Amino acid sequence: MNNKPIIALDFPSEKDVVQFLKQFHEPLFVKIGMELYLQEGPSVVAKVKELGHDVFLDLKLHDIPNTVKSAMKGLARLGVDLVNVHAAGGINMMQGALEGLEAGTSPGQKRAALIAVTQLTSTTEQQIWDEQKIQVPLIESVLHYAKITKQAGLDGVVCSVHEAGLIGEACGDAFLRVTPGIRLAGGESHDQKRVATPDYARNNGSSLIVVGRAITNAQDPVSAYKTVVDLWEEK
Ligand SMILES: O=c1ccn([C@@H]2O[C@H](COP(=O)(O)O)[C@@H](O)[C@H]2O)c(=O)[nH]1
Repeated sequence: MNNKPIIALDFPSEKDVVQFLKQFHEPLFVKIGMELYLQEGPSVVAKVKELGHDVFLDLKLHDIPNTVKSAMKGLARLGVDLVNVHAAGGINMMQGALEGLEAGTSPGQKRAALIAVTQLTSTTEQQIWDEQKIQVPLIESVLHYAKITKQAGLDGVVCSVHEAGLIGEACGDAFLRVTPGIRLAGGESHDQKRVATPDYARNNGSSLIVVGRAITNAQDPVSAYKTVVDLWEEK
């Protein structure tokens, strides 16, 4: 797994993905999420891997432990680099996910890194109070989810840039902080609430950044990607 910015391939079909990826002439780190996977299924993962790219399969599993364990066993066979669950599923569910992933990984194959979503980057503090009835500051909820994720033995979390530094201090630098909600300065936030720029992410504890629409909706996606890489690498 490399540490390039992860491009979110939020497209409706494999055809759109292949057309998008044709513009790039280097191996990338890309994310396949629900929109694409639920339309195209596992074959789109194989296609993107065949084109030479690292893959984060972002399906955010959240179910009873036994179901998540079995699902992860199946996903392990796809040979992706990074997968995830929701930390709200609990410690037993996360341990089940890890067991499934280990059981489904062939001998000699590297196990995918497993991370858990804390609070979605589209969520605000007001929302966790009103809708989830979590009566603590959002940072505390995110930190708590990070700590139980570590306790379950997972490799890291999905969080916003604004919590990444504190999670690094609490859970150690090797514990991954994968941060979506990345925008270029002055860019439209869309439905995201806890956003930051790539250079802010670099300086504030992110291990990996996820960038979708700031690249995929750009007039020149290759040039937008290059800008993100330059800011992320602090050139
Ligand atoms: O908390 C989360 C977890 C996952 N995502 C995913 O990342 C991308 C972000 O796309 P943008 O276009 O850059 O907003 C998207 O695929 C989400 O499903 C997230 O945003 N926040």
